[in-house]
Amino acid sequence: MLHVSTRGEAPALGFTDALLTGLARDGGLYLPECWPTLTAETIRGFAGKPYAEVAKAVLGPLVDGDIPEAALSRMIDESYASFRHAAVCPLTQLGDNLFVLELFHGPTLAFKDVAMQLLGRLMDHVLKARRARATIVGATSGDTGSAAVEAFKGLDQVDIFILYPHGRVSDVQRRQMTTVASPNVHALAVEGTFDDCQTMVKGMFNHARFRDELQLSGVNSINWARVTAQAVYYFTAAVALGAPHRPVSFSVPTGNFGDILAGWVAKRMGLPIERLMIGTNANDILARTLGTGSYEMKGVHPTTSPSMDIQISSNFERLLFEAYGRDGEAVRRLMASLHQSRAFLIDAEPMARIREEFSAEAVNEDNVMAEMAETYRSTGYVLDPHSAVGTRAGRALLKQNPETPVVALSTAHPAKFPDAVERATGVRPALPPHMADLMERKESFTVLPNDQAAVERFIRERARAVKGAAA
Ligand SMILES: Cc1ncc(COP(=O)(O)O)c(C=O)c1O
Ligand SMILES: N[C@@H](CCOP(=O)(O)O)C(=O)O
Repeated sequence: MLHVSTRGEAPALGFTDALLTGLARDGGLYLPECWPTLTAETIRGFAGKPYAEVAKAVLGPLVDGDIPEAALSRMIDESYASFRHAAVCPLTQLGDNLFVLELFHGPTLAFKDVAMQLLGRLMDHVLKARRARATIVGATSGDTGSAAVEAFKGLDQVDIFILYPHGRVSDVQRRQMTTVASPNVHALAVEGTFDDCQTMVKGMFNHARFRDELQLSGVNSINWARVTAQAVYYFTAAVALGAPHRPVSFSVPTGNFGDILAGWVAKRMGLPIERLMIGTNANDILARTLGTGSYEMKGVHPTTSPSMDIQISSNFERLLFEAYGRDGEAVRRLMASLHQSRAFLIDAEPMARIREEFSAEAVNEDNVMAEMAETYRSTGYVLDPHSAVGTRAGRALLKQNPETPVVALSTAHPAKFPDAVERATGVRPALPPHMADLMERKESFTVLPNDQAAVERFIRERARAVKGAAA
């Protein structure tokens, strides 16, 4: 199966080429040219199956033979063997028809591990098969970077450069990126916001000479493979609650729109999802967009859920592409407007299509704190601030329709954000044993200005994958 760019001008690619390419050469994001679907019977058969088996069934049609089945199956098994919970992504009940899907049992305590553990193996496999190297560049507001460093450290075929906003990630998040003593890992503290980091990463992909010379590859959710791996847990959670017989809704703490887009992909593949609730923190651009139809950037507010302190939600472009009937020219027009005037207006029909499937709720800082405190008081359950956005928005969805179960995605372990959690609940969550000495480990990082040329210079000096080098 081929994958097409949301901007309609880049060549269509198979799964493994899209995996290594990351951002399309026209600046767009890849999507499959058509949606493979799973029958109701197949989905029903997921009940009681191990997570890895469901992953194989969901990812098989998306990879579509581009990686041999036996190799894909082995990589999936290895990826989820590293999780600290036998169910990989267990479901917990929090209240009447309100469930929490715990996605933080991987090595770095955030949902990013679910996809990144597999992505690291897929890239290593494909690069070795091609006797190639890659330079991975990624932007992070804290969690993607930690998960990517963990998944790619020590790999011969890749150097990885992670750009994070200096002083705007939690201490635990920063240390997870800066204390990994591996020569192929480079943590870059950029003097700017996450959006600046992400814009710079996209700028590097759009700088053709640099991209080709360094054999750039990406690990953000602009990489289609990342999103596919995240679709799996929507199936396991929904089936545990009675799908496909019974529809389920999901509430997703949202920043870059990758995680919720994975739910929308699961729906395209046949999973009966009633509504997808976009939960935002005070950086409420998506909630405003759902309300007004106008996507308008404002300044970024630092919050207790820093991983969602985002204004440019990259994956929204994939949804726009679909809502505009896969019209690449329309997407190019919207993105040009965003570039020029930091805003675009969505036409009435595509906006109506988006509203048919998505709701949105902005949760301000007071309500994030109240959600953590009330949940702890009434159930003893400790939420991190990102997950609290999800459960709070999920409660709003339940008010509209109490009949349909709502699964709120819990995207990070509370120990990643101990200060905020302690302020809200009085409990200071401890890091799990494998990370107990994290705060004592030696850090190594480089502070760089918010300037693409300076960052490119740094990467060029240190990367080993300069074109022409032996594989
Ligand atoms: C803990 C946590 N929750 C939620 C999000 C938002 O997810 P997404 O960017 O896929 O919308 C992120 C960042 O990706 C995160 O790290
Ligand atoms: N919140 C993210 C931001 C990057 O998102 P991604 O899913 O596109 O990699 C982070 O934690 O880095």
